[in-house]
Amino acid sequence: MEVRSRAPGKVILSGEHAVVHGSAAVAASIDLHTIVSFLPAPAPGVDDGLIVLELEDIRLEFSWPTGRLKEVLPDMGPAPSSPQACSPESMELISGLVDEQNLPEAKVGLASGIFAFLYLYISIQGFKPGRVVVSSDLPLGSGLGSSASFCVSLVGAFLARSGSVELRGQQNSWFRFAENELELVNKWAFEGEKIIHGKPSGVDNTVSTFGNMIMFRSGELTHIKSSVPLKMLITNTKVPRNTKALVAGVSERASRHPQAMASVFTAVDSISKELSTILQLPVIDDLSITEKEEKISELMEMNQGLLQCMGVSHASIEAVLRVTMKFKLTSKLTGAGGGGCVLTLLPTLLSSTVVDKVMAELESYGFQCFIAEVGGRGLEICSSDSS
Ligand SMILES: Nc1ncnc2c1ncn2[C@@H]1O[C@H](COP(=O)(O)OP(=O)(O)O)[C@@H](O)[C@H]1O
Ligand SMILES: C[C@@](O)(CCOP(=O)(O)O)CC(=O)O
Ligand SMILES: [Mg+2]
Repeated sequence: MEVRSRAPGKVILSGEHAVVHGSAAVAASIDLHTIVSFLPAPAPGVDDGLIVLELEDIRLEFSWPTGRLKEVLPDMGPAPSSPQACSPESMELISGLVDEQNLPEAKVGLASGIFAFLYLYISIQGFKPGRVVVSSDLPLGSGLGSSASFCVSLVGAFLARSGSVELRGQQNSWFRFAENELELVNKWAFEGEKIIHGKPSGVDNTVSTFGNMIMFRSGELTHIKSSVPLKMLITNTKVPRNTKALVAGVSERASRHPQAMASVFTAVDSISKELSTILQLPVIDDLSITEKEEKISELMEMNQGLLQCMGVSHASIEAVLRVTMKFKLTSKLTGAGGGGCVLTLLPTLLSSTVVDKVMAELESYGFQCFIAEVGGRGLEICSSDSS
């Protein structure tokens, strides 16, 4: 039986980085996913005794003989119901197993993802052979939460096969796990994010697991129901960056200037709380929608200013801000910053001609623009007998 899973990426409307330091953040899922297909019982003679990871869009394949994994990692084994952090000893050993794969120079960024894959696979499935095929609609390392959606999707597929969660959906149709099962997925995915990010807040894996829109603060999640559908333009500056390094940079700045940075984080906390309140205010007519969008824009602008204070903006992000400002639109970076993606609120009454003009100007800089559906479903699973 083949198990497939898909988990969405996300945008952060307010609170990135500050959320790592205990402030609230508001985040929503987007309709771009990491898709995992898990085939645990290979045909005899094919992949016999191997754990295989195929990264379909990147056209790379990695494999490990299960015998060798058992030999190198004798203390690890399946414990699907007990999410736990990778021990320092296993860290070193898994790191050696990833190094042996001799990643091409241009793809070394994938090492942490492959590491997380091995840790999650063995922790949930043990040393059973299997083939895992991953594809993604999300640009990797651009602030749209590809790392979290990768971990959530892998964990969903592994748990679905482990017997610790129920495969209750009909064959060939997508279904959602029960709430307590999603909590288990989220805990494991957080352990994967720790491997990729170093010190994640947990907001990305939480919104990818549960979907919709959430406010997140110190591990606590509150579901938000926005009273208006938000239309967001996402501009990918295509400037590569790495979340782990950016998060570490903000922490270093915070240790150099503890009081000033504490005030910045407190200000972000207030912005996220106010944003959450405004998003949920009932709307009566077009005027109240416009007022609401103006307030959201202002809060996004304030958050962007504070992200500049944290040192995570970038010339490419500033270039996007300048273009959208010419059209009286507000933007902020989303995710870790340092390049990556920028979010622009598109007010309901904005004409499509203006949207086309903004996109054309941004694309003339070599940026890539798309409009995202915000606040869709979280992790979903599908099983089939066909393969
Ligand atoms: N589909 C995928 N296949 C393999 N690794 C992935 C995949 N998606 C994400 N990753 C891992 O996550 C890293 C990007 O995570 P990160 O720097 O947090 O950026 P973001 O989460 O914003 O995309 C990649 O370099 C890789 O290690
Ligand atoms: C910067 C941060 O707030 C969000 C990072 O998101 P992304 O990996 O850039 O998509 C880190 C975190 O919350 O774990
Ligand atoms: Mg990430």
